[in-house]
Amino acid sequence: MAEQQTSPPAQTLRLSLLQRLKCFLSSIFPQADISHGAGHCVTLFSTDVMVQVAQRPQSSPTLQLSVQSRLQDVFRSARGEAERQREGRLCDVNPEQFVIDGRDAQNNTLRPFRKLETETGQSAESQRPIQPCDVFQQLSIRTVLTTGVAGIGKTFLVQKLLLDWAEQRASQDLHLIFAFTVRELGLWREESFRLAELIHTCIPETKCIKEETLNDILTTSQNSNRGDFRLLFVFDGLDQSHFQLDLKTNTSLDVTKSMRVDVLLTNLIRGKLLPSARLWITTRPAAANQIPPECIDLVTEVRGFTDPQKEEYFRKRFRDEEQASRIISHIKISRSLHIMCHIPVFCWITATVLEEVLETREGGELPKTLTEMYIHFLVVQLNKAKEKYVPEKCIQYIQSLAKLAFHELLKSSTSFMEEDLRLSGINTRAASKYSGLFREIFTQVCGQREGGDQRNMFCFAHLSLHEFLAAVHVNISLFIYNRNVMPGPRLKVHSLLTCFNKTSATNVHKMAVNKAVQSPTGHLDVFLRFLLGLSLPTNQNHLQGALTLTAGRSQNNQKTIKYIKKKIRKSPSPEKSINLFHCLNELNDRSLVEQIQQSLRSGRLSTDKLSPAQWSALVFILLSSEEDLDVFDLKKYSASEEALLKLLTSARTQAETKVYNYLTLKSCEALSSVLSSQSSSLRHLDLSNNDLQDSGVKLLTAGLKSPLCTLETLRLSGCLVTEEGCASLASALRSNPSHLRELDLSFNHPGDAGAKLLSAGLENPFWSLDTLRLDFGGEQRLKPGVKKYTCELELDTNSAHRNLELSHNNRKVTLVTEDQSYPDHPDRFDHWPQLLCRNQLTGRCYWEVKWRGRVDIAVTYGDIRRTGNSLDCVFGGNDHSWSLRCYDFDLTYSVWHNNRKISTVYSAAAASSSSSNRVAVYVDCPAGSLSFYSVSSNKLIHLHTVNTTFTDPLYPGFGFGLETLYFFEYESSVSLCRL
Ligand SMILES: Nc1ncnc2c1ncn2[C@@H]1O[C@H](COP(=O)(O)OP(=O)(O)OP(=O)(O)O)[C@@H](O)[C@H]1O
Repeated sequence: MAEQQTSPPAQTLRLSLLQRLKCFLSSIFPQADISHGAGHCVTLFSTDVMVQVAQRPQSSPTLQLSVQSRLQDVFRSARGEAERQREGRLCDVNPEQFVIDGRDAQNNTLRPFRKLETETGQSAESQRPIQPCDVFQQLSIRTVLTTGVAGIGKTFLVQKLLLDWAEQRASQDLHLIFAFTVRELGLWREESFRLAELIHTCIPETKCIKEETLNDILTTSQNSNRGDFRLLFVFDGLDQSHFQLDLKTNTSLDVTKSMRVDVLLTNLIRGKLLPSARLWITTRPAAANQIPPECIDLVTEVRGFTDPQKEEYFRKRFRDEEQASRIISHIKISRSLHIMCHIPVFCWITATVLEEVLETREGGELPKTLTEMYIHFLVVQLNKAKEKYVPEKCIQYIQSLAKLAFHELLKSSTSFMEEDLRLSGINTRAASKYSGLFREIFTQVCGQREGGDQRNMFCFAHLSLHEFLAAVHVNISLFIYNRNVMPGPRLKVHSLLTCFNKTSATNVHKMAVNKAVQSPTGHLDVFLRFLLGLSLPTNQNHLQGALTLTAGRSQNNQKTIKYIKKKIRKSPSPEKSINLFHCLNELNDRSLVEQIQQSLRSGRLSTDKLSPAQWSALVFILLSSEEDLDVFDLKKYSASEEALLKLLTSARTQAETKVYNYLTLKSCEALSSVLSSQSSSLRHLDLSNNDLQDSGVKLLTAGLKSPLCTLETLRLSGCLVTEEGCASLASALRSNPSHLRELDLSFNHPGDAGAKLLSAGLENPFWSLDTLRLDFGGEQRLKPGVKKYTCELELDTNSAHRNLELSHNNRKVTLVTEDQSYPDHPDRFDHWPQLLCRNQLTGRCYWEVKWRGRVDIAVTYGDIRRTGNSLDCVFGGNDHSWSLRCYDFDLTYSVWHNNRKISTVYSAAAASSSSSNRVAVYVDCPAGSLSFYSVSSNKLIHLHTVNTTFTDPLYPGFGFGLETLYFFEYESSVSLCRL
């Protein structure tokens, strides 16, 4: 066990406290040996406290063992040993959580990470994986908030830490851990407790420590800011709290004084009580905002299973290898199912369902969505029960449970008393005969206060089952009994109309959507997803079949979908929008992907403000939707590298993935790990136009050479690749030759040697490579950004209007009043002062010009009309040409095509340097994109991009006669820049 690093005063204080406690302990247990070496005082001290307090008459080693085993029981039972046994401890998969990037999971405000930064001497790395036992290693971290979606494994993680601590595998620097389930605290919500008493009541196994001793420890801890007692309080499932956490109240700071449970909780969170104790709070993301950011030092996120962990889960769950393989391959067939299994509770439900379904039926569609899977789960439980008990009674019980679930959920209550059960028509004694049916769905929690009666509390085996059954109740009431049980707002006169139509499914859905959106804790979010999922006809049929109900009305969800989209547009928070996206997915809405894109692009979901959890939620929805994403164009979703990275790390798609202009080495590393991930189904990757350089390519090739990488197309056009990059690509292909078929290295500088190396691969019968592009290569391609596409323009004197004077070795053209003595030529513009360049543009081209006055900087098809004064001749005046009109008088740039202004940009650059403005043009002919930039201090400022299809060869051109027919700005000029 590690010796603690503390300052000398802290050590002195600790020793004095130790002496005090030793005296105290000696007075109670005179026969116990409590001497120990100062160097290990903390660890020994913690054990001693437990040992000495726990056993009076026995010898030390036996006592120690007995206390440890007692503690182990505590922590095993905390999660419910029954459930563990049922699942088999073996299916536990070692979970991970991630430090997230300092943003409040709910509000996107910055979390105070300063403490962590100063202590480690470096900034807090976002996205860093962290083991539960390492979370509290930083002395300055008091409160950790762990978020994660429903069923992702937060409780499991808490239990893992507790068990590891109890079994002395980890976190031994924590002297005592008090783990509360917020739901169970609800048993005592109306009552007042002393903290020690609450600990004894909720964690009965701690009763081996006398209340006075506990009080002494708590008082010492309260009065010492040094943390000599390392206490950890865990509050698991804050989202299930019924407490009003009024975080502004300032009440008594006497830790031994009796207080209401919510006041205790509030003061612990605020640090008014036990400021040196550590706190670990877990919650679903929507309820994270119950705690103000200043009360939290670190936010972590549980992300669920990785692909190999999903497999590990099923292999551990089914000891029969053949059965496990069969189930895994079934899951892999359905993309959405496979993706959803990153949520452990879904693995659990899926395992239960598939175990049964695959035995009893042949082929057929497997459940894919969340709702489908839960319906199957219910059906499996019901079918099992119907074999043992009276079927009608089983159905009746399920319906009663569903009613109970709904009414309790509305009250935000996830646990209930016997009385609540009775009100829903469940007699616990009679129901106990049906224990087989209830065991998988329902559990009982008991609590007893010293001197009081035992209290029984009930809850569903998992909150998601509670939410599902609540939705089942609304659904049955609506479709079978034609009753709307959703409480609506108080009726106003204008709502009377709605009242007539109260039981329309759309109305019920709208009321549920409103209630869910309004809930500050998001307690109806998952319920809403189930409710909407249940309204699909296939799900309705399935449910009705299971509950042997007569068929209800079938219904069209279009109005509900429209309503949800409206809500998304008005949604106050990303979390709410994300849940509404989930809802659209449950409703199989085809426009889901577009909705997400729109919200991201419109800034309603601001890409730079989304937390990693929100990013993964979005990617999860995108990928698990049944929508086929042929091209997963990351640019459509985000505009920052960080956002991109978050998407990349989640990208698990068969679709072509395009990434433009943003990749850095960090992203290459992430991408490389995606390529070599076991489950990566990425087949086509387009990284063109990213300045990867050889170093980036090398990072990528680490993934490419992995035998797990099955990439078929890799586009690295214009990525600054030289011979060195080619060599590492060739070496990766030698290691993994059988997948990549197309490699695009155009616009790079492979040199002869690089080209030779890769071309040899084309001939190699063991390589699958059949297309290799090395065209447009050369040393000039090693310039960063678009400058690598620089082309030398040459003005075409034959096309120049007679009022255009060419100078500076034909690199400058100026509009002059005197006619120039140019010979007649059919290519010459005879009315408009314009001219073309000789260069026919191919591939990607870039140039820069300086201009002054009033000019058109254009590209045009070569067949633009040269004679007459019609718009057919004017750059931007027809559908053959596109023009950036620049005018330094009113400081604007505007883009014209087909005589329409398609964009206007006011340019500060134009304002600042009227004598020499600089503009850049970039054309990617095959991709159909034309971009204009203004250039200031060598930086490109994007003005506008046209996306189109170029049907004919393009030529650059310049013009000097703009909108007004008879007004020319003489002395306007354009000069070609040398780059
Ligand atoms: N690491 C794991 N290994 C095996 N099973 C797991 C693991 N994590 C979670 N599970 C399974 O998933 C179920 C749900 O996990 P848990 O209760 O921890 O989720 P949660 O995040 O606390 O959910 P909620 O927010 O809904 O309370 C567990 O009952 C267990 O069956």
